[in-house]
Amino acid sequence: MIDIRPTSAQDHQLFVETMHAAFALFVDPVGEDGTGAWWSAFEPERGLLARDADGRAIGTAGAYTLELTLPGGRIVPVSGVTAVGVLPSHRRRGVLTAMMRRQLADLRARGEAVAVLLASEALIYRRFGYGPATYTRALTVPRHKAALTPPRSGAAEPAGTVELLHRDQAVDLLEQVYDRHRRTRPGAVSRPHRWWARGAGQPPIAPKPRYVALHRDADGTPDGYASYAIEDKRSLVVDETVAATDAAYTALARYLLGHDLVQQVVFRHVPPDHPLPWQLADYNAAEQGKHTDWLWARVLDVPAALTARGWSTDGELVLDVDDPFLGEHHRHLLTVRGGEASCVPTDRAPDLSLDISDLGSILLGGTLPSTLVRAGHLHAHHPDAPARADALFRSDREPHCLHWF
Ligand SMILES: CC(=O)SCCNC(=O)CCNC(=O)[C@H](O)C(C)(C)COP(=O)(O)OP(=O)(O)OC[C@H]1O[C@@H](n2cnc3c(N)ncnc32)[C@H](O)[C@@H]1OP(=O)(O)O
Repeated sequence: MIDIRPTSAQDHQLFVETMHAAFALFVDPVGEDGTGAWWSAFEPERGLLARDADGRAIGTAGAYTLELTLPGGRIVPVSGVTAVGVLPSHRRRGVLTAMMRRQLADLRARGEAVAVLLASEALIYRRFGYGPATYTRALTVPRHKAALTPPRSGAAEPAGTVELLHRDQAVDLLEQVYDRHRRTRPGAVSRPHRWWARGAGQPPIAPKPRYVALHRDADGTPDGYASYAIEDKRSLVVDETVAATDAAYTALARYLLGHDLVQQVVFRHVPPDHPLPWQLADYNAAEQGKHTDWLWARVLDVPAALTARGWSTDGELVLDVDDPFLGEHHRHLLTVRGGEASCVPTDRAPDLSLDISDLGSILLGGTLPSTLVRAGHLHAHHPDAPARADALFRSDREPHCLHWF
């Protein structure tokens, strides 16, 4: 018999310890309030604790209150599911399934259209309706191949400056620049002030020693940063490069690639569509690290999710969406006119049949419907449906999420 109950602030310690035990980790020796620990932005009132028949805590699931940027720069509230774990002694007995059922009901009750998470393993969450929606990769550039080529368009490079700071001097500026960036990039999530104030997550939010290259535009306004440190005496490792404009990104890349006394520069978390490989004189100079899934999306309310995002092409599509975990089936007519969508129930013949997890994968534009048709996951009811769906769902910018949670 499994009992799932919501947590409150009093359960915080138990929640943190149970979750660490599920991951076979030990709780960091940090201050009493946890400031500076990766988990210190947990929202204790939003957790779930699973208990066995003896009342012993055996599983956890948490949620952060975040915002997600959709294609078209539309911003919606989402829950960032986190800290999911079941004690090794109690696995494969349905504890996670029971927590997911309860959590999805809670998230729907909040009126949110979408939930997101980062999956520790890609085999876990599809059964609960989540699909991979953004992807990321690392680029490693050996210093001896780091020359950048001048823009062939002949465009003058915008004036700007790069200032060197320590992470601790720059936290307020990092927060501002990140917030400006995440509002324009589909797939990006907010980093609420609580994260920066508590030093939660990974660097540069976590207070680890880091240098920060801060970019200012020609007017002196901060519009980009790169947080970095040298590892193994030979690699300059960049935690993240955040830039509101391509010009700021290019200036920061030039600064980092020009660093003396390192053999290579490792850019973590580069969006799949980033032009850096094209900016290097040698197109093959950047070694691509593992291309991996990052943000997973779970559509909780099909019409609300589809009408929330922006669209760049007019069109119509009838979607037959199956949601086996919640035992639901929806057929909706999606109509896009002038960038706005309506989505209403219909009994018209479907263009595409798909699982709710695949709707999560195509929602942000990071995966095209035709790819999932070719993979055998979406069923196209007539030959022109995949191309029409691609034209509609394609995003103005490739979705990308830098945030780890
Ligand atoms: C957002 C995040 O926090 S991601 C972090 C996820 N947590 C971890 O990776 C920590 C270590 N792992 C664990 O704590 C557990 O193994 C969990 C949470 C992944 C799974 O918990 P369980 O209680 O064992 O899951 P549950 O019994 O409900 O399994 C449901 C189904 O998922 C399958 N499943 C569960 N975990 C996995 C996995 N890691 N790989 C493949 N299949 C899995 C089960 O086999 C089961 O399948 P079935 O319905 O066909 O029998």
